[in-house]
Amino acid sequence: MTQQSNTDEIKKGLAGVVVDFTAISKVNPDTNSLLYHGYPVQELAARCTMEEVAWLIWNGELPSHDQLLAFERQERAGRALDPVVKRVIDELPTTCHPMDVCRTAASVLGARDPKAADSSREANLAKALALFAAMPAVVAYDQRRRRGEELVEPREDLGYSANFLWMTFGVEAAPEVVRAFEVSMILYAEHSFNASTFTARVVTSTLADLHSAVTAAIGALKGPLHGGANEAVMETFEEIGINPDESHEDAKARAKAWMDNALAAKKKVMGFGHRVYKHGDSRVPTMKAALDDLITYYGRPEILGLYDGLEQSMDEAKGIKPNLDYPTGPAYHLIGFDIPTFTPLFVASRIVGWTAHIMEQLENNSLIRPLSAYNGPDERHLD
Ligand SMILES: CC(=O)SCCNC(=O)CCNC(=O)[C@H](O)C(C)(C)COP(=O)(O)OP(=O)(O)OC[C@H]1O[C@@H](n2cnc3c(N)ncnc32)[C@H](O)[C@@H]1OP(=O)(O)O
Ligand SMILES: O=C([O-])CC(=O)C(=O)O
Repeated sequence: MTQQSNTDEIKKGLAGVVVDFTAISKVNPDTNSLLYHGYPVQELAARCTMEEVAWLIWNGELPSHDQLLAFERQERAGRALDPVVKRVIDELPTTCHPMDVCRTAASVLGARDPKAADSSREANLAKALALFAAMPAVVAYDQRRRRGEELVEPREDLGYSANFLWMTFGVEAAPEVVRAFEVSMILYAEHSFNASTFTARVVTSTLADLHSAVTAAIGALKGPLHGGANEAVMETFEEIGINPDESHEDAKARAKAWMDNALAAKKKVMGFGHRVYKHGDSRVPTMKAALDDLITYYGRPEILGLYDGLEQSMDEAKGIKPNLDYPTGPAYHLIGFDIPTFTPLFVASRIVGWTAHIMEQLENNSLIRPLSAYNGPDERHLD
């Protein structure tokens, strides 16, 4: 075996490597902040709708009143489940993961889009908006069919988040629930060069089309080290055991004992840690406040007990803080989503960030093609 290259040059996982500029978001682990085009995400989550934030991420500025109205009209007109996508979903086994359904739906939508191969900014913006409008129906219908329920048609009188919940559950959600869900959508929308966004940029750098890049990004988001962690968090809560009659303190004590055992067994506990933030994820306090509101609304203090117990034990033992997937897991559970639907919810939101990065990559493209250090056999020949 040879080690021909200077292995000091290898940056495993590209950790610490700055790959390119982006004007879309700034993740600053030192100040524990996240800005979308300069605006702190906490302010956006408190004061804006998901539609306004999507517009901001794509266009670099918040929309004017008229721009927002026109955008909302377009988004509302694109919400119905495409009949071909529905037929394809109906053919998929319910044993497949809902992320497989999202990935397939994005691919089918690309194959059916007459402008799929047009990579002008104008066409890509239209495709981004169409995907953003279409994905909630895919996610909602997939959860419903798995429960043996019929498709619920979208409502044009509801905002993005309220309609998403309407299509999933077939009832109008309370304003408290809509708001907490909307906060999660805003926080998930964009996060610089994370693994799935980078995947989308790599695919785009070959000049492949937007739907190919989004389909690949969905694949990257599925893994439990990235988006799949929000499902794993709730699986942990279920493994510990959820008992709605339990007190906060009892649930917390059981969660602490579980975490101590898990760490003693050197387990990696999903929902904790981050490649960039080492002192806590900038989005967690905002999402934790939304989770607190849901806990109050549903009267479920034991969920907070489990949350606090795991967080406290992890902090005491290793000083590792929760990431955004930690509070979203129990929040989505309380709202009524099935665990395998959690990462598809992340997809529905992150489509905004992925497509913004696809357009930015194309504005100043260079094929992404790093080098590798060869450590296979020396040159040899057939006898
Ligand atoms: C929205 C998002 O995608 S946020 C990320 C969601 N992913 C998760 O929650 C998965 C769980 N977390 C992890 O696997 C990691 O923290 C990652 C992959 C997110 C970041 O990892 P990296 O920056 O590569 O750090 P790495 O995995 O090398 O961990 C550094 C140390 O902290 C430990 N550590 C990190 N995260 C965790 C965790 N969740 N549980 C237990 N230990 C952990 C590692 O075991 C390692 O310890 P060691 O130095 O004694 O070996
Ligand atoms: O930035 C990352 O590596 C992962 C993350 O938090 C995200 O994509 O939201």
